[in-house]
Amino acid sequence: MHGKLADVAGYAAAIRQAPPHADLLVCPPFTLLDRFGSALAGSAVALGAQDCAPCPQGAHTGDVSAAMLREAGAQYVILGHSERRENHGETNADVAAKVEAAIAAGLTPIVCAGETEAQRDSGDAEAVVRSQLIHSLPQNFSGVVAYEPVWAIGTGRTPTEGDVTAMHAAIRAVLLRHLGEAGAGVKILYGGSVKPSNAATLLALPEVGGALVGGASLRAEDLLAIAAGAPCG
Ligand SMILES: O=C(COP(=O)(O)O)[C@@H](O)CO
Repeated sequence: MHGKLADVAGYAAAIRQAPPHADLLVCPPFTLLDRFGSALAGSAVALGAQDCAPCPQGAHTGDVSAAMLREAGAQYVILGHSERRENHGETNADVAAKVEAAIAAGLTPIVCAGETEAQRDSGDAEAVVRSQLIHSLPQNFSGVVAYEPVWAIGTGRTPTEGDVTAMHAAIRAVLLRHLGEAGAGVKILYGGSVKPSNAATLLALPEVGGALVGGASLRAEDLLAIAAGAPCG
């Protein structure tokens, strides 16, 4: 919940300069989508939203459907972010319904999963993430998964390289078991306090297919520095 219409043109012009080896996707609040769509037209930067409704249309005051997001220029939608799960009581079943709606409307869902600090401390991190994914991803899932430890979001703290590697390997195993061969093609992003100083290290870890960047993305120059840290190829 950051950003103003007046800032879009400058921000979009800056991120158009992203290095060509990095695939960039910007997911602004709903109110900025259309403006970003125009400002990024003709660039390689993709556009996404931060949530969608589970149903296609109707009397759902305050909700925004996946088809509406498509019309506003979005190709992707983030679903099941921990802030949605926590602040709006979203369950795995709610997330799964939104994923179905997104896929039906032609959007690529980015489904978030991650453990709290208490769950990690009690040794349950992998079990929690495994359960979130199994119950949030429908069997026809095609899209992206983001591992975001809740305790790393906005805190400046990140898991160790070993913990990220272990969790991403566990997620890949879940995807293969749950989705079959299709699970091999699902990109797994890491999110939580990604910044210019740690991006290259995180992005080089096995099974880390990209980053979901929050705070550091608010400054275009920091986002560009993170993109520069993406491995080539
Ligand atoms: O998921 C997010 C990551 O935030 P960081 O600031 O990069 O930790 C973000 O979208 C939370 O609002």
